[in-house]
Amino acid sequence: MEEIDHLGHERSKIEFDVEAMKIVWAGSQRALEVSDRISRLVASDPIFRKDDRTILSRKELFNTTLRKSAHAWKRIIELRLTEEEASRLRFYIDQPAFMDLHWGMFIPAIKGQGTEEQQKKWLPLAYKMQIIGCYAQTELGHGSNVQGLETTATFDPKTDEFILHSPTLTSSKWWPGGLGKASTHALIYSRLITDGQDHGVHGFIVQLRSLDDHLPLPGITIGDIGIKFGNGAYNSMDNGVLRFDHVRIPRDQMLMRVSQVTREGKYLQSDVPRQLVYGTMVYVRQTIVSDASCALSRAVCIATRYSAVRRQFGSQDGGPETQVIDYKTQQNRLFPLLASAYAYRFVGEWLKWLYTDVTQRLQANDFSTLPEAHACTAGLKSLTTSATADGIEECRKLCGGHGYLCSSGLPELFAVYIPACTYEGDNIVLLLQVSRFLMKTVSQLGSGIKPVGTTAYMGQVEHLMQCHCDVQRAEDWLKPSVILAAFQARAARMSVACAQNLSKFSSQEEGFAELSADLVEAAVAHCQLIVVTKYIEKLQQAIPGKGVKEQLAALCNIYALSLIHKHQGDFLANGCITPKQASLVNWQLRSLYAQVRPNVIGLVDAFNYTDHYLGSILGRYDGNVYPKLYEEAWKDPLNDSVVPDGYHEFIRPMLKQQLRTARL
Ligand SMILES: CC/C=C\C/C=C\C/C=C\C/C=C\C/C=C\CCCC(=O)SCCNC(=O)CCNC(=O)[C@H](O)C(C)(C)COP(=O)(O)OP(=O)(O)OC[C@H]1O[C@@H](n2cnc3c(N)ncnc32)[C@H](O)[C@@H]1OP(=O)(O)O
Ligand SMILES: Cc1cc2nc3c(=O)[nH]c(=O)nc-3n(C[C@H](O)[C@H](O)[C@H](O)COP(=O)(O)OP(=O)(O)OC[C@H]3O[C@@H](n4cnc5c(N)ncnc54)[C@H](O)[C@@H]3O)c2cc1C
Repeated sequence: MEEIDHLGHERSKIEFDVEAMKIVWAGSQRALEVSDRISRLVASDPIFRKDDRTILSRKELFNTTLRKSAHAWKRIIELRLTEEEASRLRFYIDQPAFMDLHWGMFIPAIKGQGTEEQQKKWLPLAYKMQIIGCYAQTELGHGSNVQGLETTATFDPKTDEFILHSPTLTSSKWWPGGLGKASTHALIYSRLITDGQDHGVHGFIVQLRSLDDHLPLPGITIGDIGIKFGNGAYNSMDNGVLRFDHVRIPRDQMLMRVSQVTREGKYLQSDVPRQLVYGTMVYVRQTIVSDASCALSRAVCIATRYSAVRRQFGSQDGGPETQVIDYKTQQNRLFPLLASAYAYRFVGEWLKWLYTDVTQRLQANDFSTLPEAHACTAGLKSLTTSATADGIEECRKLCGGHGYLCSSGLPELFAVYIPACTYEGDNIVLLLQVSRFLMKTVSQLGSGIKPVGTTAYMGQVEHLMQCHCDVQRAEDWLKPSVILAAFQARAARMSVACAQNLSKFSSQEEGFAELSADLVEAAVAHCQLIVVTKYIEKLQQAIPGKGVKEQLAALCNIYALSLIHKHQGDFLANGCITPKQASLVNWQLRSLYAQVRPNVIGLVDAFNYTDHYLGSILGRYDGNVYPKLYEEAWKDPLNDSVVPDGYHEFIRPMLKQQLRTARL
């Protein structure tokens, strides 16, 4: 029987080349081919099914994680998948697992902080999965404050070993993914002590479990920290707890690229900046920005397709009711999220370039761009994950009641995504890092040090402090130069205001503490400027395909103008725009919504997500929502029996008792 495309009418209205847009979203024709092939491979393999995840017990869920990871590894070997293909495989399997930390943090940390010799020894074992590693930094007592970690690694010159020890309860390692049950090894961040002196936090490779029977090695206490938020969701991950009781490891298991301990126990610091110990976090924060565009686009795809299927009110003469996507309020909530998904995609691409560039420079001992890379990765990780977490929840609400069903895919997506606002750096703590960087930049203005990179706009601070926005008609808001000028003026004015207020305090530290809320807002303004700038730069490139660039330009304008609307307090209070210009933003936004409305199904189809990956009845490609929701309900284990278990024990006696009371 031929399948009916319930969204066919929508698809017939699309005014641009969806296939060409798929290439833009994927990054290249080749990336699209890889993504498409691997997503179908995963969707067609029953071992990778995920429709039962929310009803499995924790043990069953973890067992599926192990099965899926082992099967994925088998497929990687059998099909000789490249690193890129293997990473796509992990992405489409879509189940948080110890493998993420092994490939995503353990290996990068050894690459970034190990000497050549250490890399030669450990990387082949890790690449072949002969050892499984995790990244164990956070402790029960300290996560954000890395310098406050308490685990100690004391050098014993007699045996040429470090002694790893957990001196307090709060020094227990707590949270590392993969640590609880799967890892054989860990990168342990602990205080280095030589000759009674504390040299601060350093990384050590430590074997935790036997490679023969997986039992913890002597002196090691290890387990899972317990169930986390939401059904299924992040509970497939074995976040762990670990304590050391005087565990000895050879000296050459301290990662020694940044600093070394000699055979005699002498501590040597190389020319490499200490902050490189934090390098793995910079790498992962960069990947998290691209991940944000994936998570947000997934929620938006579900909410957009469903909003086109769902009808409510507005029927005239017995005709069909209004598609909820045609309500302006629905568009005003949904389309900026669609635009944000594209914006984060492009800023993620740029951040990847920035990270590659800084890595190449570091290899040549050029550390000049490290502060900017840290500020950009920290700030953009914070901005995009916060907006994505809020955006997923907004998409759930956009789907009305059915969005609350697990079969909509949205509750699980929300539950699995929200810790991104916390892990790899709490979002507020990271924004405070950005504001430190901004305050330093402002303090150097006029000193002859020219701001570069993402702070180059500060070089025109005098102009930005007094310029006026050049908008008279709503269409003027479509000019990239006008948008950029408004965002630059807002960011510069907020940073300068903070710097001026900071100077009123007797110490920088006191000022930072008192003004931290304002500093965070200034950091957000700077990060939003980066996203807008990188999107506008993307549009300056050649983008083939009928109508593709026009749609991307409309989304760019929606992204920027919806931010001006949302943060109009900032723009107005700082005198960057007038109240009249703020109201023209709304006029222009409404016109942009009308422009993209016929194309929104095409814009979400361009993500090229399979129904398996979306995991949502509401977001099905064919829009066949109601029969499938109805069918799905009957699969719930509660419907296995018509009369529920427990009827005779609880319901019946209650009913009978009421009967007796009523008769009395
Ligand atoms: C088949 C499978 C295939 C593939 C898998 C592939 C990929 C998967 C990818 C990834 C996996 C993704 C997700 C997994 C999910 C979860 C993982 C979660 C892991 C974690 O959470 S790990 C723990 C993370 N912890 C944190 O982020 C802690 C946050 N805190 C900090 O970073 C710091 O302590 C701090 C920055 C807040 C403060 O540090 P400090 O007190 O030492 O520093 P100061 O504020 O005094 O600053 C001093 C100086 O240093 C600069 N600085 C700080 N940090 C950095 C940095 N990272 N890089 C460079 N410079 C840095 C700072 O700016 C100051 O400079 P200044 O010039 O002196 O001002
Ligand atoms: C799902 C998940 C997976 C994780 N995986 C790993 C892992 O693999 N390896 C690992 O090592 N760790 C991991 N972590 C730990 C994670 O990195 C930390 O939880 C995170 O860095 C936040 O630190 P914290 O818990 O100490 O938060 P806290 O710092 O205690 O934050 C609590 C509150 O205090 C605020 N706050 C803290 N400091 C300041 C400040 N200076 N100014 C203003 N406000 C402040 C925060 O904004 C927050 O609101 C994981 C965590 C989660 C949730």
